[in-house]
Amino acid sequence: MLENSLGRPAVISARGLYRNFGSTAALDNVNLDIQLGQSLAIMGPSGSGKSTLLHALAGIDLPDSGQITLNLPGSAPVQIESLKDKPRTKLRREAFGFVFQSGLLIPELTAIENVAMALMINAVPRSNAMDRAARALAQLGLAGMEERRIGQLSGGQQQRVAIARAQVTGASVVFADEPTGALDSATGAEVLETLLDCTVGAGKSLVMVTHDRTVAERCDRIVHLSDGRLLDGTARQERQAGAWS
Ligand SMILES: Nc1ncnc2c1ncn2[C@@H]1O[C@H](COP(=O)(O)OP(=O)(O)OP(=O)(O)O)[C@@H](O)[C@H]1O
Repeated sequence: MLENSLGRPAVISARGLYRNFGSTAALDNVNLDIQLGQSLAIMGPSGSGKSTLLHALAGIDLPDSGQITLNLPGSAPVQIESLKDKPRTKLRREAFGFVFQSGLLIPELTAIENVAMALMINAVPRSNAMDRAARALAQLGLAGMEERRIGQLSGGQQQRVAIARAQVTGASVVFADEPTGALDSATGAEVLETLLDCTVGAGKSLVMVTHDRTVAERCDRIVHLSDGRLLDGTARQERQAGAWS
């Protein structure tokens, strides 16, 4: 297993992932290490397997074969692919946060209830969950909007609620699928900075699918998928030194 410069194993290590849908190879021998405290962008054309990879890494959908090891600091390594549905769901709720383009917030609930829900499904009592949710919203500039329903918030504000929900549990890894895809470029840039602050800025990891090169280039590392195969990624330091072509 690859280790980072501090000698720690990767927080998520994927080896030999394959996933077929009929005759389509959505993942074709994918190997990938994600370091704690780093951001990774997954790019590639439509249908190249980006969402399939994100879902496999996050334990949402299992690969047909291959191993995904989760190495949280202070915990024994966990083989995500060998977990049954229930412990896999529990692991996802406790260790991971999710920010998708849209659709994951519950429109019938208020902003604060949406965030608190992430804690309550982990058995945190309601009053404690609401306090923590209020603090998370305030940190993201949403103080005063706690009681608004999702439809009463702008697209950027909705994504901030989604970010608050993803990080309020203390998740070590946040997975984001086109988190700025539905936003105008100025709002998208603000949301992206917030997402990076809340994850990498707090020593957590961010794994993000994006079509947008400008968004990807804010990440520490970019990998490209093509027909389910992972092509070499380029680290930000190398790009800044002019190695990116
Ligand atoms: N549940 C499914 N059933 C059948 N085929 C699927 C399923 N999920 C994905 N695929 C196929 O697997 C391939 C990879 O899909 P995936 O959604 O991972 O691509 P993507 O790179 O995320 O695409 P996009 O950028 O358009 O969202 C595609 O050919 C897709 O049609």
